[in-house]
Amino acid sequence: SLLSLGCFCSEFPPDFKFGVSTASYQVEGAWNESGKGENIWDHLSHFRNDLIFDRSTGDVACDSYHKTKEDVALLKSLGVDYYRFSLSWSRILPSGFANNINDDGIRYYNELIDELLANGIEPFVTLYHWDLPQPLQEIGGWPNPLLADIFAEYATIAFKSFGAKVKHWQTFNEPLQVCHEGYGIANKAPAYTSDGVAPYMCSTTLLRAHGKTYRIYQDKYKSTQNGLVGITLDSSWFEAQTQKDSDSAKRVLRMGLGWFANPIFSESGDYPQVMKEVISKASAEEGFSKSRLPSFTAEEIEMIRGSADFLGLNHYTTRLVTDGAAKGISRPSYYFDIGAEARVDEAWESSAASWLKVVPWGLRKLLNFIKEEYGNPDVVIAENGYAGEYEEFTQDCRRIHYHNKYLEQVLLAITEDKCNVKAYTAWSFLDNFEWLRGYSERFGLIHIDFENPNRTRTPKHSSKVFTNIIKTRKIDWDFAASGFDKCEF
Ligand SMILES: O=S(=O)(O)CCCN1CCN(CCO[C@@H]2O[C@H](CO)[C@@H](O)[C@H](O)[C@H]2O)CC1
Repeated sequence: SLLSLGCFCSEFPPDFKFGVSTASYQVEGAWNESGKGENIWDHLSHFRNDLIFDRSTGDVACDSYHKTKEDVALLKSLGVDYYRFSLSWSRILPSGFANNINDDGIRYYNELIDELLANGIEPFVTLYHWDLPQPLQEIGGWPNPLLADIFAEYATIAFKSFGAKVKHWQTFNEPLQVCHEGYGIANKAPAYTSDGVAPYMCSTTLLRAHGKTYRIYQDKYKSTQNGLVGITLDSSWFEAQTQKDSDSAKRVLRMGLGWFANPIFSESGDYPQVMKEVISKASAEEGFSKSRLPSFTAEEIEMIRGSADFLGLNHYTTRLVTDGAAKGISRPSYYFDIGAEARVDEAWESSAASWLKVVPWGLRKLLNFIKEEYGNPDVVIAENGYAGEYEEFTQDCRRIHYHNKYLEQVLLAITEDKCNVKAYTAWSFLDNFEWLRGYSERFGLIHIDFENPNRTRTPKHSSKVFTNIIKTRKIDWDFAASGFDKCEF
């Protein structure tokens, strides 16, 4: 434990916050209730249901739309400081456009926010967690530059409707997943396969949308609402397999996390230099008349540079990197552009999610990379969690072990390395719809019975340990303090 590492810093700082997180499409259900419009995950789960592992949908999910009081009571009993959730754009603006506001959407989120505040829990709101209104996809989706202004109008309605009560905003959740997996490799809605081309158009629109939104908040709402606006980026840690792979590992980080972090958090702004160079070169080799990576104007670079008050970080796992794109990889493609291979160490502990290996030390490395690369910005760990299967329902020991070990790395990064980490959010509050994996992979501290129309909530052991950590502000290594016997696994 920490003591063995000679670190007597076993307590989290007094102002460090703890929370749990969900996302609208993954928990709300009520997919077509009270005026809500169709979004790209409704569309994919209905018309491309073959892409979903267990042929499920988010039509009902955890039915959270109908369970505000019950869920906030559970959050209260968890003892969290804040609850990170996302707004369903299509519940508020059914067509995506700001000319038609669905009052029920405003009502639903006001009730949730009011209930949270009445229970002393801060709302931590994500404007976009992957659920684009379908009509906007039908005009091209994020590769369409016009979506930058359309998103900014949606964000403005959210600031007007909830900004008196919501003081922590994130514009986007995981833009890399939105663009690369959504438009490049069909691993997320809208499941396009325009690899190496559409994802870069998507990122350019999305970064413009983010920058515009941040500036609107600063110009029109900051003085009266005084909230913070950030963005949540996902990144694994990428460790060089050998010394000769270290340049490659850096490049993977700069073309992954840096793809979105560099334009916002770096001194110079704009896409990372290495990203512009490799894509320009590859595009010329492929016969394109110009680079597949669109460029920002000087004004856009300035608008986007510095456009966040904190960096939200979603981190789950680590990869080992070797130089050179995988043999036979097709091009144009993002992975070809990156020019490196990422693999796991077979010795790493697994989880119910094939991609999620338990590698706690990667988080401390990533937090230090962010500190060095972007000048030690305020970081909120917006997601970190472990995927289990049904049988872990009672003794979810592996989840407790995962959170303890990752929290240990957060503590070391703060106390030993002086990284500005301000909060830690467990993914997830509830078992929920895990995208193309349906309900087969469970991340919740609270178990959901998806076979029961009531979607019964049952706290797992991990929820009791998490509550204990929040209360004592120490990692609960032997869980004994949580009132139940030690987990063995
Ligand atoms: O580094 S590599 O490229 O070699 C392997 C990458 C593995 N990714 C990491 C990010 N993850 C998205 C996480 O996605 C987040 O995490 C939760 C659990 O999945 C989701 O339910 C949330 O909605 C989402 O915000 C998808 C898998």
